[in-house]
Amino acid sequence: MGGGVGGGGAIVDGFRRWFQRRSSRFNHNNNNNNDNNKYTEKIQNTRNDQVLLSDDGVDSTSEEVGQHQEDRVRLKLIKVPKRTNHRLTSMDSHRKSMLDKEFFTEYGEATQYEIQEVVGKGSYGVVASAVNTHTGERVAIKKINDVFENVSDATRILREIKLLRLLRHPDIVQIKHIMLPPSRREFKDIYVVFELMESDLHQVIKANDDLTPEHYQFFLYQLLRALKYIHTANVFHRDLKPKNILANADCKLKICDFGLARVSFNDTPSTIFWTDYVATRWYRAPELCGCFFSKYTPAIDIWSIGCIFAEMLTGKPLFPGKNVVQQLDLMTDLLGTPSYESIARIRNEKAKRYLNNMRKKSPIPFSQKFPNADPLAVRLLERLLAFDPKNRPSAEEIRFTDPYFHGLANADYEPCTQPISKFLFEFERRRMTKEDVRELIYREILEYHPQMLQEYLQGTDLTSFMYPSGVDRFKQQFAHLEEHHGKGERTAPRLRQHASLPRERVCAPIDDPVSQTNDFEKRTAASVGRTTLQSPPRFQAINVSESANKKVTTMQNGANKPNYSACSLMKSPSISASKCMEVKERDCEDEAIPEQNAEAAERLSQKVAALYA
Ligand SMILES: Nc1ncnc2c1ncn2[C@@H]1O[C@H](COP(=O)(O)OP(=O)(O)OP(=O)(O)O)[C@@H](O)[C@H]1O
Repeated sequence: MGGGVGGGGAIVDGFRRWFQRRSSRFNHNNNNNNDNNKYTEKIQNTRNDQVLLSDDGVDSTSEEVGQHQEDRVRLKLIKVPKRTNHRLTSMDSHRKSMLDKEFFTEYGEATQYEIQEVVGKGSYGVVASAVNTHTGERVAIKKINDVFENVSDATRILREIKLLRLLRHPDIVQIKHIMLPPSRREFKDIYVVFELMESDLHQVIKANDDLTPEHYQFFLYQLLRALKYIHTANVFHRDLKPKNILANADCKLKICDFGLARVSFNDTPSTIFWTDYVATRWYRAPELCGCFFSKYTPAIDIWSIGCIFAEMLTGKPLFPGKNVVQQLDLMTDLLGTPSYESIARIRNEKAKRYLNNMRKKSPIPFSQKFPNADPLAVRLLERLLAFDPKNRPSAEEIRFTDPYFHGLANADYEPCTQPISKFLFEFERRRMTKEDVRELIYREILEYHPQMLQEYLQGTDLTSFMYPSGVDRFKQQFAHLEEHHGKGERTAPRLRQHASLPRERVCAPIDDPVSQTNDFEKRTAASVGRTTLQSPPRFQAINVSESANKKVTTMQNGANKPNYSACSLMKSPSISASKCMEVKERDCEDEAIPEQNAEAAERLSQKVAALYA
């Protein structure tokens, strides 16, 4: 432990000294705790010998980064809440071993993983822990059901597995393997093998009320290091929130869930399409609360990191808005009304008017809002949460210039990568059929099956042949686990709700970004109706009609400023759809903008318009 590669030892020492210096500045209950058992000296460092690859070269090995990470020494272990799991019983084990015999595969996959227990459920499937019987390594296997039920969902899955293959970094969760489906043309489910993590930051924040400034600092350090890497790959995560950050008791964090991420291409304006943007409201940057700026930038992730950091410091979400208008209100309550220049840059006229006509608010000093936090942390937080995206620092800049990290920054341990090639994501720009996505996902899976990939590339694979695969066995094991897991569980199954757009609305014309973006709202509004025609009736817009009634009532009660009010802001396409979020059965900060709701939003707009006719 300690000594790094090259100058690593010095860095580690510096980091340790820095921590010690900081520790002495704060009065924490744990500071005088001499119980060494409570501290970890044992770092469970996953030392992959793999190189952090960029497209054309090596920036740094994960081993080097890992050594830098070893400086987690003496950080108090954090509590990771126990999950209510269902283990396989001995009966099950017997059935399982029978299954093992029945599912021999030439790739050895059927016996490669022993499934253990369900560790999580998401809208895309169940996650179970398992052991790799060849190596003894514990892994998490995510079963994604009915991948092709909906092309948008399938595209999201394709995007995520592709990005996670390309983004290799110790602070980003790693896909280790994807099971080979039995049939190239007919498969429905996929099984993705991840490195196993113990919990997520949301749980960690809830379960630990004694986190120290060193924890906060180390958490933020890892998040910014990951973000620097992600952004240099030209990727925007777009949905950073505590639940999308996996955590271990030894304070290791890893960013996951890249389903909403986008690769930004130089020749393509990264225009915000409100119906496309479904990130969690509480962590959503102000420019995304009303399509304020015509393009999104990496600064949207910086804002989310700011919200997450504030939540770490206080244990509570910073801006828990119930809708986008309240979200903006909460932001401006803290930050004050934005400057004239910032408002002038807003493209959405209604949003602009809303902010211009908002009661003038003075900013609340961050030191007052976060009285117990390290002043340097508070100052950095203020930078992260700049209302205007152009005033937010980049991840890289923060690491190098912010005094909160003084003495820590070292490029050798904070690898960058090359921008991801746009050709790998050209599917984002075209309309795809189910079969297209299936083929692309299959191709992606073959990356984990080199021999099959070779045959595929040479055109010698037998597409009609049912490959022997471990998937059937997994299917039965997962079904069993899910059945039992469901019984003791509090949460209802989650619905998928990250519907993306049909291609024509995602892809902005290339030639003239500015004039095209001006057109975009018109096109978007027009396309809402079209989209909803194809939408399944899964999301009932009950609360949408409620909000419609509320809006009508407000207007009838004399809030008669159609252009200026929150009500009118909600009427704008960019806002009203975002309002339609309380129809789902998930935690309240999660917001989706299912296309079905857009139909209700459109109806609502028409109703309100009719009132003024
Ligand atoms: N690698 C992992 N190790 C341990 N637990 C994990 C891992 N990946 C995911 N989980 C757990 O499983 C749960 C569901 O996973 P995940 O969020 O990836 O699913 P999802 O279907 O994409 O969810 P969402 O509905 O948020 O999109 C998570 O809350 C997390 O706690």
